[in-house]
Amino acid sequence: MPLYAFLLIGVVVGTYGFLRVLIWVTQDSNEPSVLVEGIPFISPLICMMTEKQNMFTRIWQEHRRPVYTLRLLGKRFYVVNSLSLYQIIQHNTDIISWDPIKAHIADKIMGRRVSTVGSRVVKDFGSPAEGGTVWGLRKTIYPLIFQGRPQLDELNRTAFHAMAAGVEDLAAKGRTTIGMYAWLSHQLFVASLGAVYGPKNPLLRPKNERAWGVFEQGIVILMANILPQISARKIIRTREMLVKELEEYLRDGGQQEASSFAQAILNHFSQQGLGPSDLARGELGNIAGIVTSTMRSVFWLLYHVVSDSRLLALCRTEVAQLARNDSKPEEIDLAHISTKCPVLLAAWHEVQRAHADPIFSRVVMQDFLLDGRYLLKKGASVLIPAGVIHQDSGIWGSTSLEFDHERFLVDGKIKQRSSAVLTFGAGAGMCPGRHFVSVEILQLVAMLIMRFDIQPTEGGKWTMPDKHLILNVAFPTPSPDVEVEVLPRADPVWQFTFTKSQ
Ligand code: HEM
Repeated sequence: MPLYAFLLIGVVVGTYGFLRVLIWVTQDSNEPSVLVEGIPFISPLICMMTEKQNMFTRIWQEHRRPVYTLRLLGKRFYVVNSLSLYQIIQHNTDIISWDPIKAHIADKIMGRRVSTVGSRVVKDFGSPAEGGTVWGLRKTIYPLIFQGRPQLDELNRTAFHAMAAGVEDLAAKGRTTIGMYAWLSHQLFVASLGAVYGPKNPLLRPKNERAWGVFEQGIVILMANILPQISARKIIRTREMLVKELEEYLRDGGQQEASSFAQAILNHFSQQGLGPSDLARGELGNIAGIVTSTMRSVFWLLYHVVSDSRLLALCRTEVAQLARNDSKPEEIDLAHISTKCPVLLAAWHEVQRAHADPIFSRVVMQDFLLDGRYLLKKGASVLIPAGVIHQDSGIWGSTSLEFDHERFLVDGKIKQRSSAVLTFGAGAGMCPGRHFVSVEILQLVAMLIMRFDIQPTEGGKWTMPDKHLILNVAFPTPSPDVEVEVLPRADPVWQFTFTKSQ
């Protein structure tokens, strides 16, 4: 072997050894043990970007560690795989905090052209401290859309009307073929944003819906913040166009026709001195929270219901029982969909367990001994990949990798919600939109299964598509889309309404 080859091998081995030693001397023995794969400091980043959420489930399957450290250049991540450790974290939100992450997301998604007041609000955004921005939202505004509140029905009713119109348009075509994900995601996009922001919401225009798709794909690039002026030029241009459209909507008073939930949020921020430009930037972040996971989640529920003839029959029977007991026996009242259809609801819970994979991200604000055992150092980040907990056979048994809606049923009734389903988070920061989105998705699936027979065009056989994962989105995108034939059912031709849930 020539000398230069020996030298090269020496340099490579020496560098590798040096990096391993560097990790060893800079890691406290009480911290969670370091997981080294490939090139120290470099490989974890490459794996995160390429494998996304799968990286964490793969490592869990190979190593089964409740918590470990990943070392990146200038950064350490503690990855928490255990439900009990996650629950301790949820009880110590002042120390292991979501705040800096939220502020970072708000800052990077909104862009820097916010006013001084806007910058202050962004900085304060994550802080749940009494009297702060988030405190006010959590105390008085988010509860507006909790179960039993009229504002929740208001949102769900508006969404219902938009989706029912979409279903009727589809039925009017007779036997037809659609891309299931493309059709569903458009319905949820229009219904959710129409319900929250009202009919004048500029994102309802087809041109802006397309622009949203470009912006949404780029959110993760904006968050990475590596030379954004080069890496995210098109995304930034698109964002500025959308901000302008939202600003116009606000200046023209479009929000006066928005839901009372959206009006309460906008008033809350206006009272803190934010003008239309800052508000428009803020709403871009909110819109991401409202639609990104929602648009994807409905696909997986419909897929499982229509691809399993037994489950489909059970769901149809219980949805038919929502039919009105009066002069309109063929009209189904969807206001009770989330309380009176246990099988469909169980399937939705199982979809959350089997498909949702949000990664919770936190920052350690001061040194902390997690569970009295693991030292978490100030400034480090904590990642909790919920997908690992969702697949943990220690929690879900030997069928943890299978789809089985019955795990959420007991004697035909829905079981109490499991604290190990983390699709919507947990504790004080748990998603306030979970009731809205659940009813929305159940309604759309109920309307579709009652109005149509749905079959795959591809050889008539259902094949689960691959999952395209996006780091900042809880549900994967099906890839490729599943093409289906939809055939309107007759006898009866079911109609739908949405009265009052309580
Ligand atoms: C399937 C759809 C959705 C999923 C999976 C989802 C998931 C989540 C999760 C996991 C969190 C907590 C994140 C963390 O702890 O790090 C969260 C927070 C939040 N979500 Fe959702 N969400 C969805 C839809 C919505 C909708 C439709 C709305 C509004 C109508 C909404 C509004 C919010 C808000 C405002 C927060 C912050 C709560 C706080 O800081 O107290 N989400 N969401």
